[in-house]
Amino acid sequence: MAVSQVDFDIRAGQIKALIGPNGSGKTTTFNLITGHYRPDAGEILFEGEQITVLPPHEIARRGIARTFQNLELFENMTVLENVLIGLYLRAGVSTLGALVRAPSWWRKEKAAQDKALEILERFGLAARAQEPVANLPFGLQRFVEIARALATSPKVLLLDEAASGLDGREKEILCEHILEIRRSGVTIFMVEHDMNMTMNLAEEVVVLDHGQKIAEGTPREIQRHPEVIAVYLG
Ligand SMILES: Nc1ncnc2c1ncn2[C@@H]1O[C@H](COP(=O)(O)OP(=O)(O)OP(=O)(O)O)[C@@H](O)[C@H]1O
Repeated sequence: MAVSQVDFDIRAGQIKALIGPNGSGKTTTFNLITGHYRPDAGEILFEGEQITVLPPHEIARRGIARTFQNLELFENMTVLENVLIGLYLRAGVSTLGALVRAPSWWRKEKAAQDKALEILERFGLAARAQEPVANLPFGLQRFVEIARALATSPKVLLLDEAASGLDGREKEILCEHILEIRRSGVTIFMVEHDMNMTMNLAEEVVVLDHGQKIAEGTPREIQRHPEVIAVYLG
């Protein structure tokens, strides 16, 4: 079993981290929350409601967005189009309206483009909106992925190792963005191997090992936890 008997809460408005050695089940936990995997047992509640068996797009619609450990951008699309994909989740455009290019479609498309550019601007990426996303350096592609997730207007943002592959300066920028996103009212749940970042940003940390939760607490408590030190931090 990749994950077993794992139980924790994420409070609205907090930044919470999920850490643990390679293969301990962090990404699997994300995949369970976002509906990419279905658990054999147990339940996942969001705002008091069962989301355990909902498909990924339904979970996204309810307000849980994510980024992926290995970028999952649409490489043959532009930066703008990638972010528009996130916006279409809530745009309310009918397939027929889009096919016939109805006036209502043009209005909504223009509004979506403006909104996408506004989100890209927050990441300093508006000037590159029309470039194929694959042209951007890796660090900027990560920010496009976060922008796409934010375009769905999430209540919760799941970040799977958002700092991996970033240099020191890019990590600083990422931290500023994470704090800004939280200030805007979005709850953050992040898998992160960078311990400086985790301990600086997170208010609470859950630690997995071999698919089991071995500790949960404040960064200070986690850093002093003997089992966590033995299997991971040490
Ligand atoms: N689709 C799958 N089929 C079989 N085993 C899997 C699958 N996905 C993950 N696993 C296994 O489940 C365990 C947990 O994997 P997971 O990717 O969740 O770990 P992780 O903590 O995210 O690791 P990392 O830090 O390396 O990303 C690992 O032993 C992994 O090999």
